[in-house]
Amino acid sequence: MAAAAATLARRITRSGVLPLCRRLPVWGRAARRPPGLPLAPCRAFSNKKIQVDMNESSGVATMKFKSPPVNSLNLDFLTEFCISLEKLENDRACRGIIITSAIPKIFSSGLDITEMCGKSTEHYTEFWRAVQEMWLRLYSSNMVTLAVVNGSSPAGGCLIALSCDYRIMADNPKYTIGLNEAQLGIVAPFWFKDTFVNVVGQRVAERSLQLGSLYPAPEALKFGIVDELVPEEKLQEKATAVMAQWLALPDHARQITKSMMRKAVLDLLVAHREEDIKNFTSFVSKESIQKSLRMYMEMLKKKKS
Ligand SMILES: CCC/C=C/C(=O)SCCNC(=O)CCNC(=O)[C@H](O)C(C)(C)COP(=O)([O-])OP(=O)([O-])OC[C@H]1O[C@@H](n2cnc3c(N)ncnc32)[C@H](O)[C@@H]1OP(=O)([O-])[O-]
Repeated sequence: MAAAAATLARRITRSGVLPLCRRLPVWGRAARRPPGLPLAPCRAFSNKKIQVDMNESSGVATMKFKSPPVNSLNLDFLTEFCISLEKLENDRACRGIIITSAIPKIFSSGLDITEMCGKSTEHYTEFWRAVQEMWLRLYSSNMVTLAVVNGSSPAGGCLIALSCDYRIMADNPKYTIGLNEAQLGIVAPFWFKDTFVNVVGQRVAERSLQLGSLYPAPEALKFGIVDELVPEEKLQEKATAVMAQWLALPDHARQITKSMMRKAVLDLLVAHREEDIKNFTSFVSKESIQKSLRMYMEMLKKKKS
């Protein structure tokens, strides 16, 4: 599976399926199903780590992360995520995606730390390209993207939520969210930072990034990291209502506006993609960083026992 996914990842990134930013201004994407087509209310495609259910009558797909124990973003997961997004983006019936988790109490634990420990430069390069790819696709998606954060969501998990158009979080102070990279002794790359700034503003982003803050749900709401808190059992109902509100607008106006707001940040990564990969690989290969990551993993294991 790992080998197949890695091959797939290489295929995605080298075949140019990804020219997200070039695909961005797909104005005039079909807002409605062409008349006369039969109704096929629900379609599903499921891979190992993500379940996707497409409701054809509403035009909304639900993407559920189901990669135990903690939905960590490893190469296989990132590959599946990109392929699923690509499929939905190309599906003219799909206008919105709800992204959530099937694992209780966890939305996503962020990048899989084992992908960044003790591996080759080639591996780090491939892994980082896949992380970039995920963000480029999600942040520039033409669809309405709604994160339903039904559990903890540190670092890369938080990035997924921040990259959506709207965030609803379960009203449970035990669930935390934030870009906590500094706590691991690593630095959130500029495009994580830019995505964060675009959501919460410079001051909150700077303080939170320097301290590597993970915020319990009520504080996350206070600082604007999420848009609203909802009792866990009401998340689905709320997500449906929010999505309907966003989809009530004509697609093209919303899409152009979204592109206008996000283009500068997206273009910056596209222009500096290879440099960003080099920075990551040389940074993560340093013995001091490897040591920090190993210690952090040990701390996670100790916390358990
Ligand atoms: C430049 C780079 C930018 C980096 C961005 C990032 O995203 S960096 C990422 C920053 N991410 C973080 O800082 C999040 C760190 N994780 C956490 O804080 C908690 O695991 C939790 C709150 C997500 C879940 O708490 P919980 O009590 O429900 O669960 P638990 O704690 O018992 O873990 C269960 C198992 O999963 C394992 N594992 C967990 N996370 C990761 C991971 N990311 N990767 C790999 N493995 C991970 C954990 O070791 C354990 O393994 P074991 O012992 O069974 O072999």
